[in-house]
Amino acid sequence: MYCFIVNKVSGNGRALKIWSLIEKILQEKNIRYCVHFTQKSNHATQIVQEYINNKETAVIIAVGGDGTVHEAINGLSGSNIPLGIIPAGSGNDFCRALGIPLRFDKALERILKDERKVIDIGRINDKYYATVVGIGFDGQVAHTTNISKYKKLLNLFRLGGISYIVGVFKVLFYYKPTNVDLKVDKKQQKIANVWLIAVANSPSYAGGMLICPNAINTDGLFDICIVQGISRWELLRILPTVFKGKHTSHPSVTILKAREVEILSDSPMIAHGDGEIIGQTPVKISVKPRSLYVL
Ligand SMILES: Nc1ncnc2c1ncn2[C@@H]1O[C@H](COP(=O)(O)OP(=O)(O)OP(=O)(O)O)[C@@H](O)[C@H]1O
Repeated sequence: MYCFIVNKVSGNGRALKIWSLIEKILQEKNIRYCVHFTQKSNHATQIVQEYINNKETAVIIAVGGDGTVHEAINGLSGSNIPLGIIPAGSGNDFCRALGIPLRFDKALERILKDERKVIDIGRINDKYYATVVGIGFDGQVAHTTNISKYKKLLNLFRLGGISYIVGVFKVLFYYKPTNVDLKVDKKQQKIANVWLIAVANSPSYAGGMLICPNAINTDGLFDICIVQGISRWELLRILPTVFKGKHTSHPSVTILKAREVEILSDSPMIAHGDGEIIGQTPVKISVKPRSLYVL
């Protein structure tokens, strides 16, 4: 049975509209399905845990954005039930990484083909994530954007991706970089004036910003992007280059590859995973190779 989780608030209500169209297709095709609607934050994790204990569940499908996928994979850990996604959020970066069509009918077609593959996921403290963990400036942007009114407004016009760019501009003017103790695969280093550290399982976040353009979610490794020792104005200047992943050649940007990362900082740095706030430094991050089945 195809078991759906629909996040009513994803894309400011777009997921709910998409669900009504999906349901019609399922009924026309005589496909057995069940559906649960999320009622609150973290509810998708609980729904997935109930689904995986039901013998009839063959596939779990999240209808929503990266936040819904994030909650779903936190319920799925250790299970070999595959996850399908119908993108209906603001950013949909997990779908971009997997090549899942952004059109709901095409995404459903792909799920029904049942061609599963297995990918790596990341773990940050006690949570799993699928795309990117962003710490520092990024975490602050995610926090500011998620609580903003303009995200809701822009979603109405299907411009949800732009809400993160608005967040970037807001945070850029007050954010203060901090000194960091970084341990990458057991190698310890001190880094001064760190703006952000992104630990990526897949290339993009915030609706297509290619923070680690060469990250691959099947290689058993993270790509790590560190931005440090740069002025506010220079950071503003290189920001547009992130959309094409061209920032990586800037002297203040370092790209590393690793399996494990530990971050301590002089001032607390907010961490997001898949755009959801996870907490703040100190954090411990590790890759979990071949841990999630996706369609
Ligand atoms: N019924 C609900 N009421 C309020 N919040 C909810 C409800 N159900 C789920 N949520 C929360 O909605 C948030 C946003 O979901 P999601 O990320 O899927 O959409 P989005 O923000 O539009 O997309 P994206 O992450 O791709 O930008 C998640 O943090 C989730 O916990």
